[in-house]
Amino acid sequence: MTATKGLEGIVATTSSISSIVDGVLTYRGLDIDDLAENASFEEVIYLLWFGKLPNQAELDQLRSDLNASSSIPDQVLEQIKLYPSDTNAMAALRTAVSALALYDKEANEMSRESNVRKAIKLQAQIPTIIAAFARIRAGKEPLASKGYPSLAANFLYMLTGEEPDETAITALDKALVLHADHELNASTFAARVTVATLTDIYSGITSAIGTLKGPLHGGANEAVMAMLEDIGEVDNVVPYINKMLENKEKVMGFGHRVYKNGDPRAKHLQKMSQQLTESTGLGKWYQMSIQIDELVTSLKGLKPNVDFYSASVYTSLKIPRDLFTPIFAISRTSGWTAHILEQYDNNRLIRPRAEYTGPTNQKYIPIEER
Ligand SMILES: CC(=O)SCCNC(=O)CCNC(=O)[C@H](O)C(C)(C)COP(=O)(O)OP(=O)(O)OC[C@H]1O[C@@H](n2cnc3c(N)ncnc32)[C@H](O)[C@@H]1OP(=O)(O)O
Ligand SMILES: O=C([O-])CC(=O)C(=O)O
Repeated sequence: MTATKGLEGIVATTSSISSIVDGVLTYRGLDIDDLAENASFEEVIYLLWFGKLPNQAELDQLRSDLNASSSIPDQVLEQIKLYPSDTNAMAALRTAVSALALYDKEANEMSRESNVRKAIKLQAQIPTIIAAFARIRAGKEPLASKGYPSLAANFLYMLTGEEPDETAITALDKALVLHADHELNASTFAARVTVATLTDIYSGITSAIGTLKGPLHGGANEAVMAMLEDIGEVDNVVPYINKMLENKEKVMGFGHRVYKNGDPRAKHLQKMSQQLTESTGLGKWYQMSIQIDELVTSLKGLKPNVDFYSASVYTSLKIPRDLFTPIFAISRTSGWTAHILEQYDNNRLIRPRAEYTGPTNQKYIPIEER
């Protein structure tokens, strides 16, 4: 038995949800470029869950179901009020999502219909939790959804209390489309491993959120913005990045386990970053990002991933830095739940082996002789 570090190149399941072949990402066979230009996030949710694009009636029904499911139990809201004021936003989300299960009478029911209902609830409630957490820690009252047709619009309203403008809604919606699913990434794998024991969907999503939080995965978008803020000015980019590379530090938002010639989503986020930063007077972040991109690509041959330009996109939308990864979670919930449903449909316990590298032939030594 020989282990492959990080399971690189190991095919661990079959799946008909998304695929990455020769650098092309598709959801259910539709190219991400096509979806980014044309689809709403709700159409993508439907596509991931049910395997086809919705017709108008199906889309309207999903939008209405999401709106009807967006409120969270009072008990969960009260718990969020008790979180320490410096709670990490992903830790808050992980905890609140776990708590949702306590107040859902069908949390442990395993029929497909019940799991689809819970997928809708989770997709609708996660934005509400994030917005409520952000408002509560700022000393403001949490807000209920306004019932806009778009989840992006409802989230922006619940976060700010203001009617969101079309540019912000369109940008967030596209970011949600781009982040929705990505084959067997770490958090999706964690979700599948969890539910393959036939535990409940809330446990699967709680595992996934805890996994997305790390800086090598979803947490990288916040780390990118922290780096841009630390660099501060365009003139500081070259010495700062050179020093990082000399010190063998990882430049956040670059590199990918699967894409070696570039992430197909990055160009969409780059374009959005250019437009949004310019129109909001934050062009500096884009100019710095472009320089970092050119430098890291030329010096290391590493290309930006989905997290790199999303940092300046969310900053232009006036979203606080520590909500970037929770927003990624809003989007990836659609993929996680699709994978969980697929896992339940064709389940087998996921239990690989480990190559043992520890000592052998040891004998027990009584404690007084150690
Ligand atoms: C949504 C997402 O999860 S996308 C990924 C988000 N994460 C990041 O942006 C964090 C920065 N990137 C990374 O840490 C990595 O590229 C990962 C985690 C994405 C992929 O990791 P792996 O496939 O395991 O690649 P690994 O870390 O082994 O890197 C291979 C080589 O490239 C280097 N490398 C990879 N990424 C970077 C980076 N961002 N900056 C500098 N060097 C890097 C590694 O140091 C390593 O060099 P070595 O062979 O000299 O030791
Ligand atoms: O696929 C991965 O390894 C990381 C990920 O989630 C993504 O790129 O969206």
